[in-house]
Amino acid sequence: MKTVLVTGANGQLGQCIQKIQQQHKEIKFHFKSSSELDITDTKTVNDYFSKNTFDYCVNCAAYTNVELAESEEEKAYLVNAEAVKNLAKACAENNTTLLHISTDYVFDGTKTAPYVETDTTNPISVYGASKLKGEQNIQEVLQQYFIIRTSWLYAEFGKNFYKTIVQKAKEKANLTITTEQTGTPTNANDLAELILKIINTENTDYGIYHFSNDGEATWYDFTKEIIKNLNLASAEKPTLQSVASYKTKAARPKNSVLDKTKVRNIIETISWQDSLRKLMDEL
Ligand SMILES: NC(=O)C1=CN([C@@H]2O[C@H](COP(=O)(O)OP(=O)(O)OC[C@H]3O[C@@H](n4cnc5c(N)ncnc54)[C@H](OP(=O)(O)O)[C@@H]3O)[C@@H](O)[C@H]2O)C=CC1
Ligand SMILES: Cc1cn([C@H]2C[C@H](O)[C@@H](COP(=O)(O)OP(=O)(O)O[C@H]3O[C@@H](C)C(=O)[C@@H](O)[C@H]3O)O2)c(=O)[nH]c1=O
Repeated sequence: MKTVLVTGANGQLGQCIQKIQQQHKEIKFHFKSSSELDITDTKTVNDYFSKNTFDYCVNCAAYTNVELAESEEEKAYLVNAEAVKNLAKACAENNTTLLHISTDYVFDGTKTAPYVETDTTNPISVYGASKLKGEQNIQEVLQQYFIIRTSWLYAEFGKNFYKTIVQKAKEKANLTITTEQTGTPTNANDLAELILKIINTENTDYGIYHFSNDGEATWYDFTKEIIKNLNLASAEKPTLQSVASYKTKAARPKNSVLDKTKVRNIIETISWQDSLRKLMDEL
């Protein structure tokens, strides 16, 4: 039986992994929320690793508030970079494979084609820079790692763009949504499946992988599709207006579509529209 530690287990992705744990009785999971295991607390992390044996550590813990990170740089780096280094060291010392999640925001968005794993990174936000530093820290201290860069995650859990739009649409709010960025919305439940697949197949092709759903969209396209799937009567529909730019504190890449050629050796990818529909039908 494999033993897997999941940190940040009460976040969006952590809850998606918890949701499918029943289908994986061959795995003994240790789900740890931020209050149960603070990854910035090096001593507690080291003690926890010395008292338990983990084949894998799935790090779902992160500072993910892109806007707030601009004014909380220290906090973002502490969680996304320094704590990740300590976690990677604990993995190295205990022969644990680390599955770490990173982001499309490590790129500057100036490329006009999908980003491949070896493309030059150049983050344009504090969040993106802190996540890149986390990636580099892992690579410095550990060999057995999977860094999965993904984009625009949404699910029924946590706080995300999809849930914000559903809520606002139900309130019949006036929606003003940007067409400035192009990327790929990704169902976090699909990412959870990839993580479990890597563990179950005992994959040892370590390294960086890009994973998202297939296709591309602007946030406006994503919003339109969410509203379409809500099947609201005309009188119940919110007003939706596209804008070239929506004022924010943090800059975001204009293009952050990820190339999935490498990850397709591990799992099939599906279109973002199909995955969105599947989730909305389920709920
Ligand atoms: N959301 C997205 O659109 C995308 C996310 N990613 C990456 O995917 C991963 C998962 O993201 P997602 O699930 O959406 O994020 P969430 O913000 O939903 O979850 C992150 C979790 O980390 C926890 N956490 C924060 N600080 C610590 C800490 N010091 N110790 C332990 N746990 C901590 C949070 O707990 P608490 O709430 O109590 O602080 C929260 O439960 C992250 O690495 C993120 O950078 C990549 C691309 C897109
Ligand atoms: C709420 C809202 C946002 N926007 C814009 C702002 C921004 O440019 C874009 C996305 O908004 P958000 O702030 O919700 O998304 P953001 O926090 O940028 O999402 C990112 O999160 C991190 C964690 C990642 O790693 C990224 O992959 C990505 O998913 O939509 C509108 O145009 N209208 C709106 O009503």
